Amino acid sequence: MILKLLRFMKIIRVAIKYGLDEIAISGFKVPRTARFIDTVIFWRDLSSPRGVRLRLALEDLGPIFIKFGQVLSTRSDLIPPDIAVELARLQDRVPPFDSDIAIAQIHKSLGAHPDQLFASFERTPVASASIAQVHFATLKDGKQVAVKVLRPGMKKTIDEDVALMQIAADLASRLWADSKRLKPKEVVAEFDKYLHDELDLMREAANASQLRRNFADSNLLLVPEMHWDYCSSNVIVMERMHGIPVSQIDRLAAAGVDLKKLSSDGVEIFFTQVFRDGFFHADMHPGNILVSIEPETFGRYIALDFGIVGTLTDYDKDYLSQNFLAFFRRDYKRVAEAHIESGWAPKETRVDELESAVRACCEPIFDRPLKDISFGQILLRLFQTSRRFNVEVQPQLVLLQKTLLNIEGLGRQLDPDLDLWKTAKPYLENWMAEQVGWQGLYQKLKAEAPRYAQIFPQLPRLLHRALEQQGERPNDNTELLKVLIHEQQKTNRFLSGATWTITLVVLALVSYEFWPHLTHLLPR
Ligand SMILES: Nc1ncnc2c1ncn2[C@@H]1O[C@H](COP(=O)(O)OP(=O)(O)OP(=O)(O)O)[C@@H](O)[C@H]1O
Repeated sequence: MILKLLRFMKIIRVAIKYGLDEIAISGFKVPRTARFIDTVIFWRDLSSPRGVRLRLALEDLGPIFIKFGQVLSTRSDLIPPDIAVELARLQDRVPPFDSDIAIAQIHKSLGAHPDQLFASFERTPVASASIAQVHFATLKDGKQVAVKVLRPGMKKTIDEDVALMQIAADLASRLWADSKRLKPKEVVAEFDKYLHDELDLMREAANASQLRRNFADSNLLLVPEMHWDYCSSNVIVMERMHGIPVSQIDRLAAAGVDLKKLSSDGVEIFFTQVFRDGFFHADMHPGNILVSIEPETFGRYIALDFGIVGTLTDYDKDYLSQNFLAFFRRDYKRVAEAHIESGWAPKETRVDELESAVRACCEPIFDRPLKDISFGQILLRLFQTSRRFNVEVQPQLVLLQKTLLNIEGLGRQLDPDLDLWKTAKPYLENWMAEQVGWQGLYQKLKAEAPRYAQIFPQLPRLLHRALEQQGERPNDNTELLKVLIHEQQKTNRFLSGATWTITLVVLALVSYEFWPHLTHLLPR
């Protein structure tokens, strides 16, 4: 209890030191004089921009708060851009934990000491972050592996820090005028879930495995193979990958990698994940991407760190493709209609109002050449506009928008002339073609065929049952049901006639064929 109190006091002290109250004061329901008193009581230097102060405060509060800032930085639909940019700079590189602790964690989780499990194990970690750290090792069969080990005691630390965040969020939602829009309690609850998901490394391993399967036949992306026999919630062991970090452009160029191709490959991989699989790696910062220079996989991307993935339903894909295509045709009416048709915007929304809001935010983007247009920016603007019309933006789409910005940033670093639209358009059009017209109908029928095959034989029984129930509950459809019964009886008569005919023909054929063999069995 005393420890909790001390921690809470520290949060208050840090908040005052960096003037976090000052950041929020514009939204608080407090008198203006409070600002004056605040300045008199706490002497402090508040000359740095608010985003910088918030970032420094989170760094001061430790790894869980740093992670919170990182996650918050992705909610560009919620927080102002200046703060989002600063929070995105948060680094959760922390001092590694003692190797003996990592070894004990591996021993406890996998049931044996690393000396018994591996042919060799590097005690010094290759990387260390707030939740986990990575060691290299070699399996007894000679395979090189990376061992990701969860920091011990994380659950307790997370629970305690999140409990304090919940108190702060509760206070904010009572006092802060802007809390209705920013929903601090919901944001903390979402973060809590996110952290607990990250605590289970098995989830990460499963994500990697799914992505690897999705790209098994592709020559664009490599994903490390998981060694399931050595995986648990606290430790995962995977194939060690070799490559050049994608941010080291000079090294890539010196190795002879085609940067233009690499750039468009990145976009192709992303759109394949989104529109073909509906499953995408959503933590695409340059630290998690390498490029292979091994002769047999030269120039392929290597993805690492699968803690955050996004999944999209057909509905989401439809939303994305409709909006992008309509946007590039400058058909803002269609954008507005798509929002209302899909139920995103309330039904009573006026199409013309939404249309003109979308036009106002998107039209300036067309001032630039097509190759300079950012898909991520378009989505962000759409989300911001939609919010004014009471549209709740789905978290998976926010995740997608943030990943899209990462991919674009990366792509343009590799090739400043990257034309995103040219690379992405075929994917969007393909998806649309698959959804509508004969191709769409065929695809849907094909997907549903196994279900129909199951349902068809049951039709007479289902119909019979429905009729019985109708008999109990008379309604307006009785006439229609009579017709259906009549049709069904006709079908039954036809089927039974056909069955008898076929049976007789088969019997006749059999008798004809076997008659000579049967005659000697007859009594003479
Ligand atoms: N399979 C692998 N092969 C080679 N190196 C790896 C592998 N997995 C991880 N690493 C190295 O360890 C680093 C950290 O890995 P990873 O990103 O998975 O950990 P993390 O704790 O989630 O870090 P962060 O959250 O900061 O991204 C990578 O940047 C890479 O250098």
